[in-house]
Amino acid sequence: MCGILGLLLHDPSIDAASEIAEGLSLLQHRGQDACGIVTGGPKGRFFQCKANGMVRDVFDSNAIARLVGGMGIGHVRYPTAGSAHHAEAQPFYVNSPYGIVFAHNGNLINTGSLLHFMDADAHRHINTSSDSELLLNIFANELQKTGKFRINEEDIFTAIGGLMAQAKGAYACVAMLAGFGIIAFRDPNGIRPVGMASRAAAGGRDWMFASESVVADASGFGGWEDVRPGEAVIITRASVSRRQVAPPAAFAPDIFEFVYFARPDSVLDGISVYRSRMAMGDALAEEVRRVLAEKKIEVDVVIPVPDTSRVAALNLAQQLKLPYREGFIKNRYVGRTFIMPGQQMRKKNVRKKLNAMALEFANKNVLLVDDSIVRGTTSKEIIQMAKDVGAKQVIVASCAPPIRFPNVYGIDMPSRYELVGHGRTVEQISDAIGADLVIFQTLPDLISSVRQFNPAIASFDCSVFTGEYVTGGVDAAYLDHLERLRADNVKGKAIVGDVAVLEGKGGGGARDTSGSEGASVSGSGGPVNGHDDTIGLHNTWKSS
Ligand SMILES: O=P(O)(O)OC[C@H]1O[C@H](OP(=O)(O)OP(=O)(O)O)[C@H](O)[C@@H]1O
Ligand SMILES: NC(=O)CC[C@H](N)C(=O)O
Ligand SMILES: [Mg+2]
Repeated sequence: MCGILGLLLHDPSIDAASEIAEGLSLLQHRGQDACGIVTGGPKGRFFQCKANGMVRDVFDSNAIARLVGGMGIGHVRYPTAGSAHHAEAQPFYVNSPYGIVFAHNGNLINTGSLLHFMDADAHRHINTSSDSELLLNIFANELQKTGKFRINEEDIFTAIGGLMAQAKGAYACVAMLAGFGIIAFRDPNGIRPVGMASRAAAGGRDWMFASESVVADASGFGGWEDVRPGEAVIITRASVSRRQVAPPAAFAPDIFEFVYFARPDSVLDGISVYRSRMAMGDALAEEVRRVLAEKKIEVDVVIPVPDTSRVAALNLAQQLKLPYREGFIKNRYVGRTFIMPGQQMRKKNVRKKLNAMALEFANKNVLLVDDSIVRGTTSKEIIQMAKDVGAKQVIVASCAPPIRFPNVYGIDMPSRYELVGHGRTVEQISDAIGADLVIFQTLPDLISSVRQFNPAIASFDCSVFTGEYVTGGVDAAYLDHLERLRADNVKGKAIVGDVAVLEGKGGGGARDTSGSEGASVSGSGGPVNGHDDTIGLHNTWKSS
């Protein structure tokens, strides 16, 4: 669930990089593995810095000072395709046609046929196993078709329409064309979020695209509007143009953005994430009341599992007229565990991140509230921690229903066998995580908790609960492939250049899949983290 950002300042002499870095730090919760910024400066030149790591580590003042130009795009990455290799950090760049820089949130589901097309028909080289690099090349190929010396907005809309006719899956994207402007577009089902906002500047307006509205709020941008599903928006210093470029399709934003991913202070598709989480707590309280009465269990205290469940847990406690206590204290320097790569790291970090205070647990029946139980990593650890400090009974309530199916749209849960809810009844899930009882929100209650704030949205992507995938094209064979490619036990073994063929047969031509690290670097300075991974940009590598 990466974060994307685009910024165009009206005055090209003001550098955009520091604001982009600040904005990316507000999107850090969407991706902790890698981050990058590319700015567009004088003479249409691009300046780039990207590396594995958190925003605050990659973008020190030296790195920012070398990112020249009044427009740019940025990305924070949580890998859901390819590997976590630094060569797949975004934004990506292609020099032809026109010079394009590109950042993507989401995941494609037809990479196999797209790779084959790239190879056999478009003759474009894809240098990593990232689906985002592939998507950029689809875009470049569509722009190339104009054959023009200079393109205009019409050409760009046509190209994005062409891309949407080919790319299947989830994609919220921002792009920048050299010397031209910034662009955003969103897949026809609007699965991943992206919106736009502006603010007054001397002689005109500054414009921003971002995954979440919190970035606009914090940077003094107003008038937040979502990019509509199947829509493309082009912003230059002279104009803002919007166009529906794909035929209408079912709007289905991912409900998991509201459950877990987005910040509570963001508003996505007209819905306050905060309000939706409060409503989840209210609705879950009713289910908890019913089940506790049926089982004749009395609860002494409600304890949230920090951070995301706090909002819902407070409402739940209020509804049930039970005390709400912060029994787990979070180490604020440890990031989100769910989006960390690898089960070992996730497991270790739950203990590093949360500490149970005995005085809130000893001799009590505690009701732990979490937003979701996915692999069960968090709940298994914290239930044990609660018991270790003397809890009598540990009941867990989840704001989301059991997660039983893989996500294929930009959340890294590719294997059903890693999901504690897959193939298990509620009682079996409870046993697996060591709880005395688990209570799940029902799916209709989850949907209405979110939808009540924007009834115009007819449906949400709920595939992780239902196994129904709104884009089509996801069948048992696809899920088997995905599992073989990306399950925890195989991930990380992929080499750069090892293309993620999920269908059909990619490869051939001149492609070298032997693990070449590819790409020579032009530009100044040495590599970040000791690696070179870009072509032809003014790299603003940190000197070490
Ligand atoms: O069942 P699991 O596989 O453990 O996944 C679910 C847990 O992971 C997330 O927390 P995380 O620590 O990532 O982020 P948070 O601090 O925002 O709650 C989520 O909020 C749940 O607590
Ligand atoms: N979580 C995401 O949006 C990831 C984007 C892209 N699929 C990648 O792996 O880089
Ligand atoms: Mg959590």
